[in-house]
Amino acid sequence: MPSIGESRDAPRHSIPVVDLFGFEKNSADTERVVRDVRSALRDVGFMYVTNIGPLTHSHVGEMIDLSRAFFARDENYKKQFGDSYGNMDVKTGKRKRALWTHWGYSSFGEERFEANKIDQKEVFDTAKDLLDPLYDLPSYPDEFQLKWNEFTQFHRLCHETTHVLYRAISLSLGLPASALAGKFQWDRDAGGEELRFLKYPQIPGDVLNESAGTDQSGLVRAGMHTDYGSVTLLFQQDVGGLEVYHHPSSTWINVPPPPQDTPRPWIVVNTCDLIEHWTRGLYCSTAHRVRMPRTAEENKERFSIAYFAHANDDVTLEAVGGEEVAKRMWDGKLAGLPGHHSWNEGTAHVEDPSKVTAIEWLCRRMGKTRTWKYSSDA
Ligand SMILES: O=C(O)CCC(=O)C(=O)O
Ligand SMILES: [Fe+2]
Repeated sequence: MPSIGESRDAPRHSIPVVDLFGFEKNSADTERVVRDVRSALRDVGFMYVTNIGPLTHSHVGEMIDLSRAFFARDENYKKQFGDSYGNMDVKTGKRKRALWTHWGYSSFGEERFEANKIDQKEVFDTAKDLLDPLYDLPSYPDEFQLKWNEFTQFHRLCHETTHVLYRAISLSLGLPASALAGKFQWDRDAGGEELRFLKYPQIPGDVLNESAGTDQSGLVRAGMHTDYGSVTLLFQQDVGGLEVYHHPSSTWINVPPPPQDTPRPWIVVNTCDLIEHWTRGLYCSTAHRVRMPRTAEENKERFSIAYFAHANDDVTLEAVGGEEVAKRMWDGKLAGLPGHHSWNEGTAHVEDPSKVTAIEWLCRRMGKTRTWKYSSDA
C-alpha cells in the first residue's frame, strides 16, 4: 500500500493511501481495499482515501470558495451567526431535535482542545438537522444561501461517502458489508453529525517569531484531540500542518496536503471515539492537531472542511459483532492522547458501553472542550 508523509523524527511512519478503485466491483480490488483499510485503521487510525463515491475536486473547490468568502466578512457580520443553536425554540411542537447540534460561527478560543492553548481558528458548523424544513431553521449567512444547492448537496455526498467507508470497515472486521449502515441514517436523529468549515488565519509576524511551531507555545492552530463521532472526512488543500499521533512509536506523523492533480480528491479519513468503542479498541481514535506555522514561508492562511460522521442518537457504544472484536479484552478506556492529559480522566472511561448512547457520549466530550456552557437539558 503506498503512503505519504513521514514523521519528523525517526522512526519514520506515514499516512497510508487507500485507493477504492474497483471496491465492490470485483473481488481482487475489494480484497485489496479491505486489507488496506484494516491495516491503516489498526496501525495508524488515519488514512488518505481516493476514488471513493461521487465527490469531485470541483465539489470540494466550490465549498472552499464559499468558506473563503464567508470568513472574509467582518467580525460583526460573522458573529451574528455565532452561538450554540442548542436552546432554540422549535415551533413545530416536535422534540427539540436541534438541541444537540452546534450551529454557527465560533472564533478563536471558543473551542479548546488543550487546557493551556488557544486555538487559532475560526469555525462555521452546520448540521443536517438544521437543513430540515420541518424545523425552525436558522438564517444562514449570505454565502451559504447563495450556494444553497451546492452546499446541501455536498453535505449529502459526505454522508454517502461515509457509508461507502462503513461498508469497507464492516468487511475489514469480518462482518457483512451492511453491518454499520443502520447506525447512522440521514433521516434519523443524529445530533452529533456536523459539517464544519475551518479557517486558520495567518499568524502576525511578531507572534510567529516568538513562539511558532514550538510545543511550548500557548498558541496552536488546533490543539491535540480525538474526534467524538464514528469517522471524520477531512478535505484540505495546499497548506499543511495537520499531524497525527502514532502511539506505537510515540511520534507525530505529518499529513501533507494531498496532490491536486489526481482524478478524484484525496480525503483524509480518521476513525473516532465511537469506532474505538464499537471495536473494543481494535481501531483506535487517533489524536491529531494542527500545528502552528514554523517559518514565514509556511505562514499562510489555511482552509479545511471536516465532516464529522456520528451515529443515530440512540445507538450505544456496545461492541459490534465479529469474532475478532468479540475476543478482545478491553477495559472501556480509549487509548486517548499522548502523555497525561485531563481529557483522559473521567470522560474516557465507560463502565458499561451498552448503557451509554452516542448522544450522551457527545455531550460528555463537548462539555469539556467548549468554553461556553453546553447544556444537555431538554
Ligand atoms: O483542519 C484540520 O486539518 C483538522 C481539523 C480537526 O481536526 C477538527 O476540527 O476536529
Ligand atoms: Fe479533529
